Amino acid sequence: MASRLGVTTSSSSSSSTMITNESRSMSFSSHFSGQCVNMGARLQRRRARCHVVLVTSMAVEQRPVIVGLAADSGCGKSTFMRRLTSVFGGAASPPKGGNPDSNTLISDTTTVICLDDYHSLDRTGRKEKNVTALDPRANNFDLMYEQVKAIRDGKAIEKPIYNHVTGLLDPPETILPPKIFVIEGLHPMYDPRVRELLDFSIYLDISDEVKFAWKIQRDMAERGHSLESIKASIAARKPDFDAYIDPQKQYADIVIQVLPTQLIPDDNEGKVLRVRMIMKEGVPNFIPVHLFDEGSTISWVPCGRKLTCSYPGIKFFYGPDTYYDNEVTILEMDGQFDKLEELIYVESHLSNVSSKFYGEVTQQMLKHADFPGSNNGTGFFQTIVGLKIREVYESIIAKGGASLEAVKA
Ligand SMILES: Nc1ncnc2c1ncn2[C@@H]1O[C@H](COP(=O)(O)OP(=O)(O)OP(=O)(O)O)[C@@H](O)[C@H]1O
Ligand SMILES: O=C(CO)[C@H](O)[C@H](O)COP(=O)(O)O
Repeated sequence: MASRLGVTTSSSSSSSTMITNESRSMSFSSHFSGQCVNMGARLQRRRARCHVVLVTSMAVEQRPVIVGLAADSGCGKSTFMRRLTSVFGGAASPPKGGNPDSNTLISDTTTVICLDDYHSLDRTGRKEKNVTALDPRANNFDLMYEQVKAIRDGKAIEKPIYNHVTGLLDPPETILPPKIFVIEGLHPMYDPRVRELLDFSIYLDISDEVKFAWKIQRDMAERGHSLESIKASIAARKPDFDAYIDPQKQYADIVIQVLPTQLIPDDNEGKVLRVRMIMKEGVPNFIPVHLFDEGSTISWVPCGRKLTCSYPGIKFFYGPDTYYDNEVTILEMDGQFDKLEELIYVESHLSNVSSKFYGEVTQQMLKHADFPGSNNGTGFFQTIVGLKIREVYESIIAKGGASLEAVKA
């Protein structure tokens, strides 16, 4: 079957959905030679489909740049992704005309896939085997690796869909290689083979107290869950979270850590947050942000004439540290902004935020003032990380490191 972009999908995937990026870094000619990947998992036997589409005769200029975003469920991945795609100018939307329950988000530059789509056990299967979705046994890492590699090599894939509405595995959707391919979910850095494919990686590290507050807010207010069921679900996931998800933060190039404030003694409301951006040193194409003076250790209370702060105020910290034996730079913000437009005052004291013009971080924050976390360090640092990803992408392209010729060599 031939698509409008001239990419042909394998014959057995008749129910798959073609997904396109409006502007892509590669142009494809009209020929196809099909290739089935050995999925080697129960899912493959059950569904008996080919899951990689080989695109031949490509006039390829560059391979996609691959970004991994890891976090537990309900920890702000979607919000972060919306901030990231906005940095590139376009809105992200689910595949047009595809499965309405697809987890994929496509914009001009980025395609974001959710790694829940690589669950090998559906909801019933997990219940029968008494495993959580965080357990590697409930996920198909062979397929994840083969498909992320295929995208990195400039090939389209037939990716499964995990349907969160029904709890079932739906027929696959076709994903074409974009400029930037983001894999977000529970395990982007779990499998060493997948980890090796990442050009840049981020871990959202939300402390238990804050995670609990966010989950209550969302699952009670928006999804009608009871307090008891939320507590039970967090407790049931905790051992697997500690075993399989949390350790991935040691591999991340940036960790955004979200903790309760230290500005209010014994705070138990969880509304004011202390957010730390932990940036690894020596990562290719990435220079950490610094405050005032690179390499110094600085504690800064910016409240006063140029920044309005109500109780409990705002405090920044900046300095070098070690994290899992790696040298890192930490930028920390505790507290929240009263007037978002005054953020320009803080931005003007930061260097290496990877903005293209003066005030770009503040502009992005104002644009999405209604997103969760826009008045504190979560939104502020997520926005900066979005600009960093753009810079990583642009510098890989500028150096020619993403040409498919370089990949082959
Ligand atoms: N920075 C933030 N500040 C306050 N609340 C937040 C923040 N980020 C997320 N939340 C809360 O957490 C909820 C989940 O956020 P989001 O949908 O972005 O997470 P997710 O990781 O994509 O979740 P899931 O994987 O379950 O879809 C939001 O509805 C909001 O209530
Ligand atoms: O940890 C999760 C990541 O989003 C989900 O709980 C997992 O994907 C299972 O989804 P569901 O609860 O809808 O069956």
